[in-house]
Amino acid sequence: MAKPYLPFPLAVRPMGIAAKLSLLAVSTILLTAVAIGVAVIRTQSKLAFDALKGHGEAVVSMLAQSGEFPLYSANRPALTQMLGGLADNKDIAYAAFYGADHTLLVERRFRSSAPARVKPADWPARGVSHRSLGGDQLEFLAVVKPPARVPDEDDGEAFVGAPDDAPLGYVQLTLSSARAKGEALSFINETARFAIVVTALAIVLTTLFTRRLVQPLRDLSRAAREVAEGRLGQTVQISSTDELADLGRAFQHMVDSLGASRARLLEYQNLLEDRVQSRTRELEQATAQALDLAQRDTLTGLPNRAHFTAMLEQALVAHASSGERIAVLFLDLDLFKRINDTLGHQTGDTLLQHIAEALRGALRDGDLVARFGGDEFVILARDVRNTEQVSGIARRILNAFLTPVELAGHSFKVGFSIGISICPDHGNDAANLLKNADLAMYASKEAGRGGYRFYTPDLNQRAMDRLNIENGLRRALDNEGELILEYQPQVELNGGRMVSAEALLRWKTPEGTVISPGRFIPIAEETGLIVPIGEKVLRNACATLARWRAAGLPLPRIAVNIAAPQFESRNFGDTVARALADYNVPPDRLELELTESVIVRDAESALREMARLKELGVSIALDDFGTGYSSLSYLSRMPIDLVKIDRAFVMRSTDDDNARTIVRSIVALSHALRHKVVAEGVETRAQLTQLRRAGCDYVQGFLLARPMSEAALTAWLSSEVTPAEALLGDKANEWI
Ligand SMILES: Nc1nc2c(ncn2[C@@H]2O[C@H](COP(=O)(O)O[C@H]3[C@@H](O)[C@H](n4cnc5c(=O)[nH]c(N)nc54)O[C@@H]3COP(=O)(O)O)[C@@H](O)[C@H]2O)c(=O)[nH]1
Repeated sequence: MAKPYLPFPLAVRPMGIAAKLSLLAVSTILLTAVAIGVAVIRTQSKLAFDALKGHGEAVVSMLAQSGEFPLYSANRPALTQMLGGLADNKDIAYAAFYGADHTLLVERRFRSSAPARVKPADWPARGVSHRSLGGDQLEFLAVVKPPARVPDEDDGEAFVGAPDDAPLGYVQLTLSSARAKGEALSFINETARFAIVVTALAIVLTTLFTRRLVQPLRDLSRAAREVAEGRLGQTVQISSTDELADLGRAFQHMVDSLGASRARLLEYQNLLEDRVQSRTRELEQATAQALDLAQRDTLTGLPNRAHFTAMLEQALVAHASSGERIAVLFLDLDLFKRINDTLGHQTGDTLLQHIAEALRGALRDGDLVARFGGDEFVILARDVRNTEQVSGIARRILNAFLTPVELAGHSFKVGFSIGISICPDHGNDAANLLKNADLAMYASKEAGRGGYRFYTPDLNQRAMDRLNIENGLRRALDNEGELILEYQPQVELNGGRMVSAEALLRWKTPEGTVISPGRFIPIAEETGLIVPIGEKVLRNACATLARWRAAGLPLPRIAVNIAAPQFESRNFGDTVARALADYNVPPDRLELELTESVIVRDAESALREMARLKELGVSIALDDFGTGYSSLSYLSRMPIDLVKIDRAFVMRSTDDDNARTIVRSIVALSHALRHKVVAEGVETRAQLTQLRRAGCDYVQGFLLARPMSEAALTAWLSSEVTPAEALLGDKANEWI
């Protein structure tokens, strides 16, 4: 990230360009002024000195020349007069004439200062010499030579011959430089004053100029600071026409570009932010949806197992501190599998949605219902006081489904088996409470559907028993003599002739316990063990039939129950064909009893499989007819030979008009479709009468014969008149 622009604090602010330029200019001006001043002073001093020197030399030369005759003639008054003539000269401080032997002849003092003593060596041999005496005085010494012509006393001019070089005398002249210095000083002063004025003016002008020069830079600097602080709406006005104006324009262009870039950047940023926000929203929604999906059952919208378990665990944590009791109700829909199988999954799904809605409506605020999958629903009831209250909840749920549900043209009586566990009585953790409620539900189902039951510790034993049955069945499969068949005759209603024997499986454990198929067949179906067990039954039944055939016993057919998982198992047709072939049983002697659920679960493939079985030549009976929900259109398409009326209708046919009507309708419908009809579970003569009136073809039931061993049936078949013939033969017709 860029550092914010921070101008120098005032205290440490360095010198600005204007100050620097001003300082430079002022220094230059001052230096120049000083240099010029020094030069002027030196020049002026020199000029003054030179002038004084020239003046002194001129005066001393003039004295030397003028003094030739007076010295020659030793005319002191003349010399004195000559010196007196110097009085007007302000620079002369002292003047004197000396004789050739350096003796002072005449002197004149013009100032108070004492003249300097001249040593003989100081005198020049010829001409003029000068020297500075210190202070303000300059001394000139000149030799006075003898004149080349001297005046004649008569005509005033006489020649005395060529003068020799011996001096006539000497002149000493002392000049004071005070006046010259004063004048020079006064000149310097004036010059200095002028220079100061000019310098000051120069400084002022320079400063003003510098300021004016630097102003655009200041403007630029201020604008740059504003830009650095993010204010890009700057307009830089540079009034000059030089490079700074170019710089200003370039800067303005840069600021404009920067502004445009920033505007674009802001636009992108806003766009990006919008996108990020919308993506974030989408992500949040997707996450919430995913979370919701992860917690919900998609079909009903109810919480799923994971969510329910989490909520139960939360409630259990709360229970630990509050002590409130919590109930778990495990609901299993009675006969849902049959509805699903016979009417298809779509109808089953619609029913489950309907149930979910109804369950929601039946619950108290704060209670929770979840679907664990299939037809299992679980309820969490918080803050329950006692078992009576929980019973009330269970009853309310059962009552909510008293009215049949109308679906796909069918009316369903929905019933639940409910198992209940309560915290802390039946467990303190979610896993145990759910397991115990499940066990209670199974117990409730076993006790008769449509009720509820609380968990009791003995249910664990039951669960163990179920497990034992499963393990025992696995063992029994390999153990000869444990799984055995009994046979129950099916006879003609008219005459009692035996037409078939239904093979019914019995399990006798090595300990001698006989376990009913009603108990172990459902467990075998749930665990898939029914497939190998069913094959064993099929093969044993074929073996028995083969033996009876070999014995020449008059048995047209043998009937074998086929469970849904068996019918749907791979290569079921091959299994049947192999059994027939292995025991040399003609196919038309084998009857397979299939329930409606087997046939209508996946109607088309079931019809194909049935067609394949029919091709083998076996007979097919539709077992428990009337209890499922198979459609009549399928009934007409099914390649069946026989319809078995369920025991429940037969039982009620004597005292229930509806049941009687159903029985008659089934018989009429089956005959119309050219199917024979067998009624199962016939226990009374009255039922026989009703079945005869309905036109039923065959009957099966305890009244005629109970399921019996192979040996017993062999004996039964061998008898001259079977009990059934005795009951239904011509002689018996009178009482029927
Ligand atoms: N898949 C297979 N299912 C089988 C096999 N063996 C039997 N089962 C099925 O088990 C259920 C119970 O059978 P079971 O206890 O043998 O009962 C059968 C008869 O004993 C009973 N029955 C016959 N007549 C009467 C009667 O007059 N009253 C009365 N209360 N019960 C009677 O009915 C059962 C036969 O029913 P169904 O099969 O519908 O004809 C039962 O569902 C058997 O199907 C097997 O090997 N495989």
